[in-house]
Amino acid sequence: MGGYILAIDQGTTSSRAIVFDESQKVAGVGQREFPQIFPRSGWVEHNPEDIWESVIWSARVALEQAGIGASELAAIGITNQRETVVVWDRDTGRPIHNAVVWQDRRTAERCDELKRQGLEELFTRKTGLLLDPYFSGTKLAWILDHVDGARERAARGELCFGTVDTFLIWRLTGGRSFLTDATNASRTLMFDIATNAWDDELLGILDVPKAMLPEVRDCAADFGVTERSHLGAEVPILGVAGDQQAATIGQACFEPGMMKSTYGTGCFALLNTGKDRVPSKNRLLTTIAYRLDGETTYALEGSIFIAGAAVQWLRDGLKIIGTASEASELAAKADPMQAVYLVPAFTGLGAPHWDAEARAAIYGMTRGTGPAEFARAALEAVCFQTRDLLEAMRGDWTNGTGDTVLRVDGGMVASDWTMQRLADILDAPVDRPTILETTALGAAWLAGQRAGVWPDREGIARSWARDRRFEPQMDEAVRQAKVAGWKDAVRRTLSADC
Ligand SMILES: Nc1ncnc2c1ncn2[C@@H]1O[C@H](COP(=O)(O)OP(=O)(O)O)[C@@H](O)[C@H]1O
Ligand SMILES: O=P(O)(O)OC[C@H](O)CO
Repeated sequence: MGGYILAIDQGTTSSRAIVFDESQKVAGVGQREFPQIFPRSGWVEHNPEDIWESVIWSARVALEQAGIGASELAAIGITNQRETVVVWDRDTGRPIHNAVVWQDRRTAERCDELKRQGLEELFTRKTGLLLDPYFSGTKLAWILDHVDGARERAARGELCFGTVDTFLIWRLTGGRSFLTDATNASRTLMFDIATNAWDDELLGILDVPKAMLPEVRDCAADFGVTERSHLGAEVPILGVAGDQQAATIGQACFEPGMMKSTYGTGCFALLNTGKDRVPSKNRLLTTIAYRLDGETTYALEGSIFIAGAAVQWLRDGLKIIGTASEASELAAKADPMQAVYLVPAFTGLGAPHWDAEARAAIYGMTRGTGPAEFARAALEAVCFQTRDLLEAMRGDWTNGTGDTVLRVDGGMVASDWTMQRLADILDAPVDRPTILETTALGAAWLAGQRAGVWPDREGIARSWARDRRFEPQMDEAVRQAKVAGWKDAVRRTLSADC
């Protein structure tokens, strides 16, 4: 056994694998995109076999690039797109349906029905979540309702449910481990985050048999050993966390009041609230940040469904840019006198509105509006939405988020223009770290410190380093006018019943 750590980061559009050496430096990277399946409007699926193959391919490439064999790995850490549901046959390991992805809105009606029955308060009190199709519970119920005989088979213990971490652990260990971690469990609508246990009452309402649920462990724990055939050696899996929680760890947000925001396909801001399970008055989520040594640390989370995805829309839908990095060059050329707003509700609006029915809209166009104003509106939308989340967080947690510096990561933060605009719109500094692979780093840290080859919490927090701090520069009157224009645009976009 050597001292390298392999982090598997299974994301919404691609799988990445990163080999870190003992000094926490990146030694090898493998990455592969896989197909997005859109069977109907608002539905999003992945083929679990595509997920699996892209993970194994990426892991092998990362090892090759690092110039090491799997026998030199001390451990593996897994982090993953959260909430996405996979159901498979316990005997054959074959999925019975495509994975239903977190972005999928097919259970909007079911959620409304549960709300009409007055059940939202119960779900929120126990899980910290809301009755929104985003979360796993109603997606799992949908699969059980729509695949022939699934519910009976599940009750007989013949089927397994998992978020993507559980599916990967199961496959990697040849079906010997059926496990998840507390952060992934906390996104399912079936897990009581106070008692840290699957909740029988909620399972009853969703009609989900407990026999199909994995055992829940700490984020740094023994998750089994990989079969030799996959990577060439048996390697222990010692760390697991949902990707946003892993990024919180990778950004070393270990103290209450520390906050990170990740700008990938969507944007997810997490504020560490320590041992306080803070209920939200502003429709944020109360969730598990991490569970280590049996001790749970909580977070408030704001989830925005469209961030970098709006840039992809500029590129693939409107075709006004060739690559994502061109978005900021174009935005910088926009006419400052044109107040054009994009409310990117392509799949509804997430926090703090939670409006599944809202659809995207553009406001303020004139004959002079062109690609540059569209690009600026798409990038600014991410900044305005972050401001909305931070306002909601300040309302919920009064222990002093005011002077917290936001730590940012994810693909979009490569854009200096967007980060400067973010600081301007927030009227607060924004810190970009030197290591942008914070999600993988978080998963690697969980596994590495458990394996005894990486530093402890204080050590990893000390090694967090800033690449650049963006300080607000915008004139106050300009900022106020822009924020007022955004709020008006959102108000006009919300659906009638929201
Ligand atoms: N320079 C850039 N400017 C703006 N957006 C960018 C830039 N580079 C990447 N992106 C956006 O970031 C996203 C990719 O980020 P990533 O963290 O890899 O996402 P995910 O993990 O969700 O797949 C894409 O949506 C892409 O459009
Ligand atoms: O795959 P990402 O990075 O877009 O993250 C997805 C989130 O985990 C969804 O909750």
